[in-house]
Amino acid sequence: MNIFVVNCGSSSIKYQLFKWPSESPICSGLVERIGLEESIITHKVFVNDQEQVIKRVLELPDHDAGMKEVGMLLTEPGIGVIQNPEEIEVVGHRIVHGGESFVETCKVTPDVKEEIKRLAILAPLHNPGHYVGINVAEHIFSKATHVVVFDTAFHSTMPEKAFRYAIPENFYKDYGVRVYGFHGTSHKYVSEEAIAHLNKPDAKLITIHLGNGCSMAAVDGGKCIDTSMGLGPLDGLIMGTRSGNIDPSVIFYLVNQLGYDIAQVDTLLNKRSGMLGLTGFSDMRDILKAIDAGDKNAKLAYDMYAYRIKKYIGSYAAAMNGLDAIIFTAGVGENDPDLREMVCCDMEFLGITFNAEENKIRAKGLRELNLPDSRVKVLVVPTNEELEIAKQCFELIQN
Ligand SMILES: Nc1ncnc2c1ncn2[C@@H]1O[C@H](COP(=O)(O)OP(=O)(O)O)[C@@H](O)[C@H]1O
Ligand SMILES: CC(=O)OP(=O)(O)O
Ligand SMILES: [Mg+2]
Repeated sequence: MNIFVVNCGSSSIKYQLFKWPSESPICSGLVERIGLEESIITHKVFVNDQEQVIKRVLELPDHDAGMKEVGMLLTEPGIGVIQNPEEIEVVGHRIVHGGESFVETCKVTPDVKEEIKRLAILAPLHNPGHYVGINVAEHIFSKATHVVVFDTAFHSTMPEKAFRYAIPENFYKDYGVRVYGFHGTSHKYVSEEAIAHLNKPDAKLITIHLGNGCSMAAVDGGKCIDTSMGLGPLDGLIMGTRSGNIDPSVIFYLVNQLGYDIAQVDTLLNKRSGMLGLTGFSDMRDILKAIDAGDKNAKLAYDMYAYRIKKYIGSYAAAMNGLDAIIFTAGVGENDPDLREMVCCDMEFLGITFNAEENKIRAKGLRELNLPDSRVKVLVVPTNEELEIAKQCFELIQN
């Protein structure tokens, strides 16, 4: 069975094609800068542990054009991995916000699509792209079963004391205002990998997903009990362009004293804050270069980014009454040793003794970065949201 997984972001499309049940990846790719002057497609084809990389710069005004290009790459003579789009039996879509109505992986229906579209008010950087992506993919892969997998699903086990806000109950009961949490597919995948590695099903884990969006989860015995993002993917950690947690008084001040309207506040906190707002760069690689060049703002921002993570580690260890491992994952978590060191240093009181030497070595796959006598393990676990989505699609189709 061919399972095609799609993750449509605001200006990008990530995709991966798997052969199932062998779980082998056939090709993957990234379409970037959709709607900008020069869009870039990086397409990788995997054959016997080798990868062939095809990179193209072209004009892609929207997701429609981007997805059509991907469809053509899959079948292009010479590099194509299938003869025609009808060979794709299942398409799995990553959906950031499923609200209260959709927590479980399910097949796409008109109602599901409408709810995803409506929830764009809560996930403005993500859900609009998902909605367009599903429609375009349904057109191209018209014979396939389309399935949606929600970022929010893994967090649905949180107890009410963790997911409620301290505002009058009717906002929750009537309008669904509560903590949902995101990146659930990643937190689920890496926590399961860690549990298998530790051989400890009841492990108390803290998973730290640091990509463009960043979030943490407290996972006790395989179940999420708390997470750092909230009603939308804006709360919690400092991110590429998002502020993370901020006193709501700041919003009143912006509106009442500085004359901002709510749309401007939204843009400020979602698109112009976080590392971008502090340094001028949203990409951690640019920030590291700026620090090397002596940029004090970049150094401060980096300190703030790490400090926020440390605070959540403390609070989640307290919430679980213990800690067996912390897990770094996603672009920054997997690739930035300096950041990991800043987070893990001076944490001996909590049982973390960090192996700074091992941390500096570049390596692939799951690894341990703690010293042998450390009570708490420090793990890097590469995430694979696409594989997890494909797995869930297969399970749904089987049943
Ligand atoms: N070698 C590296 N060192 C530091 N940061 C890195 C490195 N490689 C990637 N990153 C960072 O990872 C982030 C993107 O992570 P990723 O998980 O791909 O995000 P997303 O899936 O949200 O687009 C970017 O901030 C990027 O700078
Ligand atoms: C939910 C979220 O922030 O996702 P991403 O990291 O892909 O932007
Ligand atoms: Mg990601």
